[in-house]
Amino acid sequence: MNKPQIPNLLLPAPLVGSDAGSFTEFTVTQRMPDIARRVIAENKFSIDINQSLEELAAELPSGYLRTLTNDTGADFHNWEKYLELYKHQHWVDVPWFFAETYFYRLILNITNYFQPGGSQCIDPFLLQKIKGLETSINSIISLCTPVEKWLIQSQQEGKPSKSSLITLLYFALWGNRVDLSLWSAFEDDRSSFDIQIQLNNILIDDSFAVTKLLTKSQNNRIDFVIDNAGFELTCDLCLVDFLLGGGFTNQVYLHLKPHPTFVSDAMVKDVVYTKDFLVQSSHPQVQSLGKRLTENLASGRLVLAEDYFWTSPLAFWEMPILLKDELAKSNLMIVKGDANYRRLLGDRSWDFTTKFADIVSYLPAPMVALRTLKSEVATGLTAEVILELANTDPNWLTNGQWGVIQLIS
Ligand SMILES: O=P(O)(O)OC[C@@]1(O)O[C@H](CO)[C@@H](O)[C@@H]1O
Repeated sequence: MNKPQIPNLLLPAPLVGSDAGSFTEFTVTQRMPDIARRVIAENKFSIDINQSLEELAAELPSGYLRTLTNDTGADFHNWEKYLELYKHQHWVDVPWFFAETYFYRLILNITNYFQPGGSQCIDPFLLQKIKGLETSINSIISLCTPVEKWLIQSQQEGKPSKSSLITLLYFALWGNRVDLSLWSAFEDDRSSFDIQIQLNNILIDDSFAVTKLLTKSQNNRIDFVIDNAGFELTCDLCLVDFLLGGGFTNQVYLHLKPHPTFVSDAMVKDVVYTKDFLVQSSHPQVQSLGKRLTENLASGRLVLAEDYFWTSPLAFWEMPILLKDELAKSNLMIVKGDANYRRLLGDRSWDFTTKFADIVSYLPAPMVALRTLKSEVATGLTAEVILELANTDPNWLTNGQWGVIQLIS
């Protein structure tokens, strides 16, 4: 593992589930057991598998991390190394991000995801991902309609439209509110929102600086670290479509998960499924988006990549050198979502006024984070804003109602 390039800052403690009364504790002791039980309810695994999933759910609040049997997964030996630090510890005592990432990897171990047999390569969260896409069709239509208009406008004017790009950045940001690890697609449709109203809920908005970065020079490549499948992925694909068609860049790489994790995190197969869903739509603008994505994939302007780093428990500053060298070719990294934001910070309890750039100084390219707050980490805020938020919305850190667009150029 290459030496992490962390700035000369004292690293605060990682978030842990034993933090009484925290959202982290609630996640490890209640949400994660519920997610394991939802896997049982939403799949047709064998009695033995369901029993083991139930045992996993039951052990989380007060039990110890179980070992990982060799399920022939490509990341098995890496996980043996990661586990060295934490084996025989309680789930609530290990760093939260490690606990969550390992929890999802254990679900695949239990369901024999990597092994030949009846449940090989079965995505335990597929039903949620499909439902999340289908229930947001009206929001997808209302987004695809203007995208085509903005594309035609940009092409007619011969210059990329910054205002349209900013609007699509906002859609990509708020698409992150729809996170199936928090809200089941069966409960409510969180994809419908009014962009103008949501403007007040953006705590840090570097969107204009992002458009300046993208229009100041001809860009060859943008690297998009994708988060959730479903409506969020559709918002991201609209942004990708506009970045490519609107003349902001020649190529976009989507960095995707190599196996199911965090319930709704997107894999290559989920991008292909979404593209096909759009192509098969009866709505003309939705269908056109699907066709443009198909053309961009065929031409190599849109590339789908996966790497086991994205499903590892490592902080972003522990990124393998090969991946780091690959990302160094990028003009801009777009990092989506709350879990990736947590990884940028090592999922540690930094003071919320710490400058984002003072922590995230190790990436090989300019980076913009698009994140709705769903966990108790934050940076770059003023003491006044923090006080006002605490007074107006006590759950501002975790309810997904607030967002940031934070650029490190
Ligand atoms: O990366 P996303 O999908 O935006 O959010 C994922 C996540 O932050 O949401 C949950 C609630 O905080 C956490 O358990 C998990 O880490």
